[in-house]
Amino acid sequence: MTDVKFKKLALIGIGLIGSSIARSVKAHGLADEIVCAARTADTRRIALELGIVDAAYENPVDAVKGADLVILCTPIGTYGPLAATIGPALEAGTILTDVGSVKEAVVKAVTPHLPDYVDFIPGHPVAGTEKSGPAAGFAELFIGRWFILTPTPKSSHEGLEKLTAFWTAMGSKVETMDPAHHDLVLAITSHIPHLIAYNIVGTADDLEDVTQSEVIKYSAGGFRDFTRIAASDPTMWRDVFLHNKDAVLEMLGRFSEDLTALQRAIRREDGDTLFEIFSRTRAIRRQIIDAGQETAEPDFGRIHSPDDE
Ligand SMILES: NC(=O)C1=CN([C@@H]2O[C@H](COP(=O)(O)OP(=O)(O)OC[C@H]3O[C@@H](n4cnc5c(N)ncnc54)[C@H](O)[C@@H]3O)[C@@H](O)[C@H]2O)C=CC1
Ligand SMILES: O=C(O)C(=O)Cc1ccc(O)cc1
Repeated sequence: MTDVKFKKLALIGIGLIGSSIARSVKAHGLADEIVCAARTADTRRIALELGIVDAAYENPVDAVKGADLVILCTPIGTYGPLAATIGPALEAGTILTDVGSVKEAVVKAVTPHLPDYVDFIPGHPVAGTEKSGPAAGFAELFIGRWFILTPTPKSSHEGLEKLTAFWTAMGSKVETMDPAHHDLVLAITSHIPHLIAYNIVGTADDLEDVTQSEVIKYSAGGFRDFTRIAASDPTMWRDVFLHNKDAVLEMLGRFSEDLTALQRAIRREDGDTLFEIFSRTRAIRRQIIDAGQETAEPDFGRIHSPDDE
């Protein structure tokens, strides 16, 4: 069996995902030492007080010294500059990976800054919540969730095996995928749903004849689920859309065509078409539940965190 234990794990960024990794790695004993880099003294203090890291540095170069596993856990737009900063400080054989929600742009931004002896293996945990920051993380976040690895032609086979064992030990189901394919799939399953949520909540907020209080009062239905998604971190999601532009625009084109078909069916009072479309989508929900990916509650595919109301 592949040895899954690392000597020193350096997490660059210790927000929701970085802190969840720290907690899970600690719980499963997957690293002898866990350190992080965080820009603000406040974040470093919280991470240390939570007891999820052994040391916290302002400068990422200090954090990666002697690390055999480095994980980028900041918004995607920071990955290129961060790789340029830490690249020369990484040691031979170190595995560098990330958790970014987009993969092709990450490969393009990071690869040019790395020495040949660094083993870069990009990845994405398909697990999260709308919350941010080190206090929002929890050790169980990755259990039963997919982790997608998108190795580059230079990624080593041993590194891939070790990272697979690492994420499997944290409870994830690991899949390997081409970065462009990843970005297309995630555009429709994750990025566009977030865009729709941002849009619908924004539209409701703009309505002149629906007061703020009515929006809140009647938000017990589907709208409430959209408000959760639309509360997701603006910096993170700005970067997702800027870095997965082509795939999102491609999927958005298809989405708009289908929306127009629904609009037409409503205008023409074409109940058969509406019924046929809604029956097809209901069957998809059934398939997801049967595949064990979701509970039957109408919760918009959410992933619960312990501090939810
Ligand atoms: N939030 C989610 O549900 C998921 C997020 N991801 C990915 O994980 C990454 C991190 O997201 P979260 O942990 O949710 O965000 P977060 O906002 O909770 O944490 C990000 C951390 O990075 C820090 N940061 C920002 N710019 C920095 C810089 N230049 N240098 C050092 N630190 C910097 C922030 O201060 C913050 O502490 C993103 O790339 C995102 O695409 C992946 C799966 C799920
Ligand atoms: O909060 C939710 O429902 C999510 O969808 C979380 C999420 C956000 C971004 C990702 O790349 C993966 C998962």
